[in-house]
Amino acid sequence: MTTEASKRAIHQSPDAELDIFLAKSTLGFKKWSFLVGLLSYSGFTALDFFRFPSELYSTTIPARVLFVLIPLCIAVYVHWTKPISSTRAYISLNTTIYLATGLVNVFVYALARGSGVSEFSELGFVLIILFGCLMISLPILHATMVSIFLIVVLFFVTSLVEGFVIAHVFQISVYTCVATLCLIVHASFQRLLTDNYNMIQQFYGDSITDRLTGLKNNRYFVKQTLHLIQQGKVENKEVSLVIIDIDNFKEINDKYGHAYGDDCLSKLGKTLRSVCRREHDFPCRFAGDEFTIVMYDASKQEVMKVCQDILTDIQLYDVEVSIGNATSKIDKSMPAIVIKNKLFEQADEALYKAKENGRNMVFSAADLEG
Ligand SMILES: Nc1nc2c(ncn2[C@@H]2O[C@H](COP(=O)(O)OP(=O)(O)OP(=O)(O)O)[C@@H](O)[C@H]2O)c(=O)[nH]1
Repeated sequence: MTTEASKRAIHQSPDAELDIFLAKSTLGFKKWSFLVGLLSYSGFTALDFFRFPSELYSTTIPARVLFVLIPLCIAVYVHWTKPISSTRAYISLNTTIYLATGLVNVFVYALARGSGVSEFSELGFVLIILFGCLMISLPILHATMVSIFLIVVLFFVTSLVEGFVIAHVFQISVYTCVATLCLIVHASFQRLLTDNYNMIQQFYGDSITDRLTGLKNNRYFVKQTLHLIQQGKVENKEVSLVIIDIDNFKEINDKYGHAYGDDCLSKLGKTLRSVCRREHDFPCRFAGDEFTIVMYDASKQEVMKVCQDILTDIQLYDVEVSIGNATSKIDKSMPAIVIKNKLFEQADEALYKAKENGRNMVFSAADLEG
């Protein structure tokens, strides 16, 4: 994995899981609509054998296969076997299919009418517009632009082949009405999905955030630490854990009151946020007056610098803390959860030593071993 890609992977997860969840929740609809589209268009293509003479279907069938059936096969394959990758790739594929299907239909129409074949069903174009406009994986703007483009092209081609008659204006108006109705349904559906997405995001954000300090909570800490350890195993990088605990916090609460205690916790949260300057270091409020910082691929000096900065900065608020830290040994055979528990145990032991030795200081698990 490249550095950029790994940075993105670290940064995205676990929040990226939400996007995947939402993509998955509409996947069933997309999978089946493309499969039904493929099967019905295959039948539609086969009909050319019966309604067109051979010199015509020898052109229309290859055009339908090349520009519609093959892209539809790709869409079915992608949606059934490799559902979650790049949203942009999906949009390009789906837009291409809608555009190609519409243009091939206009081409076949022009060919049939130009050759004097009158048996051309207008329903085909209506169905294509319906399908394209209702394709919920297509952004509304793409769906609208392609619909307008196809209707305009059809209007010009029809007028070119048959001359301009008022019946064409009526025909185009019908297509426009169908497209407008479908686009309204499409827009409402997308609005609903977006509202749901925002609501889920808000609930998810609340569930991983500590309300008092605004830092991430214990739940996020566990999830993200496991993710970083897993990433570290792949990239041979170490993960460090810093545990910070306010000294004699019970006394502070008892002496100055709970509100004052809350204020100390908020200030510590602020301090931790300000000392985490590297992109992937993240502070959490673990529980009560205990906080953590997880650092990815940090040197011993970088970890110690963060610890020292906390000791210095927090004194500005008349609060003292004790700190323990530890760094994971890279062991690819060990499950991430075991590494995480061990890391926590070691950092906690170092914290205990700091408390035992008089508080307001930092201890490293590595120093205890030595
Ligand atoms: N104000 C306030 N106090 C809290 C909160 N959560 C936990 N506490 C208090 O934090 C205190 C934690 O104290 P302890 O961890 O037992 O010990 P300590 O007094 O900090 O002593 P050492 O850790 O040994 O230095 C308890 O009195 C809890 O009631 C909170 O959200 N707000």
